[in-house]
Amino acid sequence: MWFSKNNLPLSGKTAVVLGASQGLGAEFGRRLYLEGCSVILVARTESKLKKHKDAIQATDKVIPPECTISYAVCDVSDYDSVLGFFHKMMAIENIDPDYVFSFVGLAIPKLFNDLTKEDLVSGYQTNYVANANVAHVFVNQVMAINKQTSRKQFKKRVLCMCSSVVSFYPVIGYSSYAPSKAALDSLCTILRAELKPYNFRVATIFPGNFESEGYIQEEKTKPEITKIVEGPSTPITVEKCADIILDKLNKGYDTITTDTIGWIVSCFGLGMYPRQWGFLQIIKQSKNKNE
Ligand SMILES: NC(=O)C1=CN([C@@H]2O[C@H](COP(=O)(O)OP(=O)(O)OC[C@H]3O[C@@H](n4cnc5c(N)ncnc54)[C@H](OP(=O)(O)O)[C@@H]3O)[C@@H](O)[C@H]2O)C=CC1
Ligand SMILES: CCCCCCCCCCCCCCCC(=O)[C@@H](N)CO
Repeated sequence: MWFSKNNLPLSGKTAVVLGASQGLGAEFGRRLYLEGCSVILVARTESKLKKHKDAIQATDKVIPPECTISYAVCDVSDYDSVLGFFHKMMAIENIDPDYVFSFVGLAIPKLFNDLTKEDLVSGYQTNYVANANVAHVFVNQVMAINKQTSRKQFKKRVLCMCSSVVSFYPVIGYSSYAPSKAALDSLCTILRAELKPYNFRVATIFPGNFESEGYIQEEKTKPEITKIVEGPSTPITVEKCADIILDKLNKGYDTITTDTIGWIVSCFGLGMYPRQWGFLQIIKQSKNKNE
C-alpha cells in the first residue's frame, strides 16, 4: 500500500549493489549500509570501489557489528564473470542476498548518424545484456540453492533494475541508449510475472536526469537538441534521487519515477507512436487503465 512504509526492511538484510563505484549506485550502497543492511558493492574499477567502501565505513553513525560492507570486481557485461561472482557468493560463501539492485548503465548521447560502430552496441551491451546477465545468474543461483524448497517457502527477494524515463519517451539523441533501456523495462515486466510464484519482487526505476559522474560525461557529447527536449527533467542530486527511490521502494511501488515530468510521460501508454484515430485510442487507453 502507498501509505505503508515497510516494504523494504533494511536492518539485518543483505544487498548486492551493482554499478556501485560511482554515481547513483555508489550513493544507494552507502544509504543501505547506513540503514543497517550488509552491502556488497560491485563494479569494474577496484580503486574506486575500495575508496568508496573506505569512505562509507568512515561514518560517525554507529553501525551494528553484524552489518558488513565489502566489494567485488566484476564486468557484468560478461556472463561468465557474473556467474563466477554469484556462484562464489551464494554456493561457496553461503551468502544468500535478499536484494539485488543493478545501476549498471551507460549513455553516449549523439545523433544516430554520428554514432561509431562501437557506440551502437556499447549501450545495448551495458544497459541490456549486462543487466539480463545479472537477473539470469541470480535467479539461477537462487533456484540451485533451493532445490528442496517448495515455491511458497522461498524467502522474499527483491530484484531491482534501473531503466530511464526515455524508456517511456524516447528522446532524440539517445538512439544508442533508449532502445536498450526499453528492452530492460520489457524484461523486468516479464520477470515480475515469472518470478512472483517464487516470492521475488521485481522493481524497475525510471529516473529522470540526476547529477553523477556518468551525467557529466554524457553532457560532453549530448546534442543541443537533446538538452532542449529533456529540459523539463532538471537534474537532481544523487542523494535526492536515492532518497526518492528508497522512499518509493519502501511504499511498495515497483514502477518508480524520480521527477514530475517522468511521472507524466509514464502515463503515455501510447508512447510516441503516430496516432490512428487518436481520440478513440485515448478513450480506449483510459478505459484499459481503469479496468
Ligand atoms: N545520470 C542520469 O541522468 C540518469 C542515469 N540513469 C541510469 O541510472 C544508472 C546510474 O547512472 P549514473 O549514476 O549516472 O551512472 P555512472 O556512469 O556514474 O555509473 C555507472 C556505474 O556502473 C558501473 N558499470 C558500468 N559498466 C559496468 C560493467 N560492465 N560491469 C560492472 N559495472 C559497470 C560503473 O563502474 P565501473 O566503470 O567501475 O565499472 C559505475 O559504477 C544507469 O543505469 C544510468 O543509465 C537513468 C536516468 C538518468
Ligand atoms: C506533456 C508532454 C510533454 C512532453 C515533454 C517531454 C519531456 C521529456 C523528458 C525526458 C527526460 C529524459 C531524461 C533522460 C535521463 C537519462 O536517462 C539520461 N540522462 C541518461 O543518463
